[in-house]
Amino acid sequence: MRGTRKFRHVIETPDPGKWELAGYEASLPISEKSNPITREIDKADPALLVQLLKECDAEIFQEEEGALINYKRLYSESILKTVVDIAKRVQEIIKEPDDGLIVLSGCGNSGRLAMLLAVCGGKKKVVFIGISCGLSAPFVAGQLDFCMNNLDIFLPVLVGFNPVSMARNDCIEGWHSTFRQVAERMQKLQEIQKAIILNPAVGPEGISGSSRMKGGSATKILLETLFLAAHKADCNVEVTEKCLLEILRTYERAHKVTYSQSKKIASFVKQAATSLQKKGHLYLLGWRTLGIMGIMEAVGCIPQFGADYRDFRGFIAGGYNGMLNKEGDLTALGTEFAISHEDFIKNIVPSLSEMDTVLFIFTVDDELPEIEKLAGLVKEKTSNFQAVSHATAGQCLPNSIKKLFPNIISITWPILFLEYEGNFIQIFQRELSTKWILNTVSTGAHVLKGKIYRNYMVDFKVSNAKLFQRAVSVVQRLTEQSQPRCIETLLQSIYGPEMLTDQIRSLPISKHVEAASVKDKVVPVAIVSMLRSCTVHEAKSRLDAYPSIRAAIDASINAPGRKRGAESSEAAGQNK
Ligand SMILES: C[C@](O)(c1cnc(-c2ccc(S(=O)(=O)c3ccc(N)nc3)s2)c(Cl)c1)C(F)(F)F
Repeated sequence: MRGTRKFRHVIETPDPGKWELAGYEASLPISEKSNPITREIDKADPALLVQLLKECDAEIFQEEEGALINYKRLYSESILKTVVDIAKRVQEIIKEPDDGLIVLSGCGNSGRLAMLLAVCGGKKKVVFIGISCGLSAPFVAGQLDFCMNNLDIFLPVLVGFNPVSMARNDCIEGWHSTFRQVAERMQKLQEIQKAIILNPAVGPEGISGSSRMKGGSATKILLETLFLAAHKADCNVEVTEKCLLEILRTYERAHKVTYSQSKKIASFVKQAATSLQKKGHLYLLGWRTLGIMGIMEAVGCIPQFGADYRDFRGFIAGGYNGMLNKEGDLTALGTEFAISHEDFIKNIVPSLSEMDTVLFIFTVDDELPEIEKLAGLVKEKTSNFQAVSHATAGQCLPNSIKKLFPNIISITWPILFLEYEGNFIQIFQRELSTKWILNTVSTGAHVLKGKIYRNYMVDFKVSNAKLFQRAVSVVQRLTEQSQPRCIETLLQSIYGPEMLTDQIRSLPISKHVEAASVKDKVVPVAIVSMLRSCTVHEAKSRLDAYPSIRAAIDASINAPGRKRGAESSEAAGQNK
């Protein structure tokens, strides 16, 4: 087992992950590595799926391991000191709110989390927190660079989960720096307290590169801890590492409490997978910020699993008013912007069927009569509806609600004796617990649907430069062919072999992304084309002949007579 722990841990995390060994996928940043824990997640049944994702989430809390490469971890002294530094700078802003501002910025899921966490005009002091889990988002690099050119006003803070040495270093089209150069400049400024980098390693994602999972959870844990400590300091309780540890430990406890329900979570995974396999839908009906967690989860499935927005949708009590949306009610922008329970009742319930699954997410303090009424409406249409219910020790869910739901994950939280921040932490624990459950249900459902091969999402939209890099890497990893050959086949898959000219080959990645964004199955087609040494047109037909992407790739990788690795290079000749 692990060395002596500096701090008693609430959960027993497994021995240090293989990913921490120096040679493990050495060329890859932690955020993009393939997690050894989930190497065969595509073969797992629902119960094992939950166990594997639970272990991945537990790595967030794993302590720095002296014996291996010592990546800074959540509980490392240097990380705790950095959080104290940022909290003190945030506290200064809270003390003089007229002169100061705290800005949170991020792309994709990090931006959605920033919105959830946001505290928000001629400000003299701005703490700008740029969130990029992989230290890779050009948008964030540009903003941090701007802050470093205006240090009289800005304190740039970078939050992510790779060491600076693993920050993305490929050129950003039309710009003068790489993300890594921006991060290195921040490192130098950190020495004179003019910038701060907060980047503990949390371990590779359970689905390679899916930073909305562990990256999203770690972002939430770190920033909430930081802001709580800053607010507590504002009540003249100094920010200390001990205070941080008390808060961080409550999140670790949330992991234990949440996954004590693994059996029931597995049955939710199974039910969700059944709906997806039947071309049904998953609907998440939430209250307050748990409703926002549901909407974030549903939206996150679109880029991650190539889901259609109608497959997996979140709805929140009170709609945009319920979430105090600054831009007001966006429903008029289109059906995909309809997020209220009224919209669900009007637009979805009439066509609800046994193929669909509905998941209610609430706390015992929410409007129980509303929940009862909505559950009654759903019950008339489908028996596939479940609930995640949060309560504090001593509270109980009325029997009238209990008997309505065929299955309930009922989570009872211990009372927190942290007088100031107790109420906030209670909400944060329930939100994170709900995120873990929803991440597991959505991921498990898509794994069982055959969207994942090993622990790689293979069938994703190549909608930006990072995903183009990931596409090339996944093709290389699964075909064991050279990078030039994989890029060539990928471009054939994007443009069509007959259309592919040297002029097109020399276009910048942004142009290839533009062409790829409107095409489906670009990556799986390239993989099958190389594995079977056939044209991309034939590859497309082969893919269509299988019930899932995983099945098609499995059959191609294990095709009789297929030469592996270099031997097959001449066979891949037509891929140039
Ligand atoms: C795990 C895997 O090897 C893999 C996944 N993603 C990648 C990458 C995805 C995106 C990139 S990247 O945009 O260049 C990038 C992203 C983040 C970062 N810190 N540095 C580089 S690499 C790689 Cl290199 C390998 C596999 F198998 F999926 F291909």
